[in-house]
Amino acid sequence: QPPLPKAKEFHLGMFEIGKPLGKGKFGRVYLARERSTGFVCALKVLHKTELQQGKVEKQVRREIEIQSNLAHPNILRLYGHFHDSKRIFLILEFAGKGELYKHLRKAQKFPEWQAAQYIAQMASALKYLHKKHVMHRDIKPENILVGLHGEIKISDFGWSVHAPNNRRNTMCGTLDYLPPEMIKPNREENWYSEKVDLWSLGVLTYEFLVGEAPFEDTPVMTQRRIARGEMSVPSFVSAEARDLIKRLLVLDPEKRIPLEEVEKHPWILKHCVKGERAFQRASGDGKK
Ligand SMILES: Cc1cc(Cn2cc(-c3c(Cl)cnc4nc(-c5cn(C)nc5C)[nH]c34)cn2)no1
Repeated sequence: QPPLPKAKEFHLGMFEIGKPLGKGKFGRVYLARERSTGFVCALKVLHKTELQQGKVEKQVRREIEIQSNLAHPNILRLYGHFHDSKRIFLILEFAGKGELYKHLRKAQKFPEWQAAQYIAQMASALKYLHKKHVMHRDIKPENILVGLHGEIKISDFGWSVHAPNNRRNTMCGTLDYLPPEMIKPNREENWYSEKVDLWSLGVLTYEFLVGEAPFEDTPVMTQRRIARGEMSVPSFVSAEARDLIKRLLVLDPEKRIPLEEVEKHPWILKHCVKGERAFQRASGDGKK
């Protein structure tokens, strides 16, 4: 893959547009190739009128501002952006294996070694984000893509903000991943911090292993179960995985296991081997 030209100004004529890759609420994503270098990317096309009607221009500006300044193997790159009279174009990294949630639905649930590798990659990406005082706030399978080598890439920074933050944006979409402090902010400290992503990481771990979210129910019941931390882990989930889920899904944000501890958790270490010898041992175990 050659590098994208360091153009000051990008424009549509620089790209050959390929097949549609997907569509979101405010636009579509196409496979694209930059003509002079052959650089392959994903071009997200957003329509200005729809953004105005949806009152999400600020979110898109924030998505561009935040994601442009991130460079991590498990975070989808935003290489640049440009606009014409009607549309805004985001030049995004192309994730060769598409949307993680489609893989999850097809597999129903992931084997523990696969889930553990994904959660280790998520912890590494979130550690990088939190060091920059950015919280994603919308971690869920729908916002994760899979690269050519099976590595995951957090995408869609439309809901990310700089921490701490007490803005009460109207949330849309699933409640399943929201932490208690965003459901029912405590009057005194109605601030929430990047620890909201730790809760969502717990929900994601559960959903990878079980195939459904831990608090999935009717909207009213989901909110009540989240606020009380009411959930049970099925017996087929290993004791180590259950331990990590329980240490992330803690009502008090301050008491959630920090990302450094997640990376050293027995369940993660058991499945995420490092180093050549360990790699041979792992591949010798017939793992894909
Ligand atoms: C608007 C809008 C749509 C979406 C959801 N979405 C993301 C993509 C996408 C991106 Cl941003 C980057 N790389 C991708 N690679 C694929 C893909 C690869 N294969 C083999 N199959 C697919 C599909 N999709 C990518 C597409 N839609 N967010 O905002």
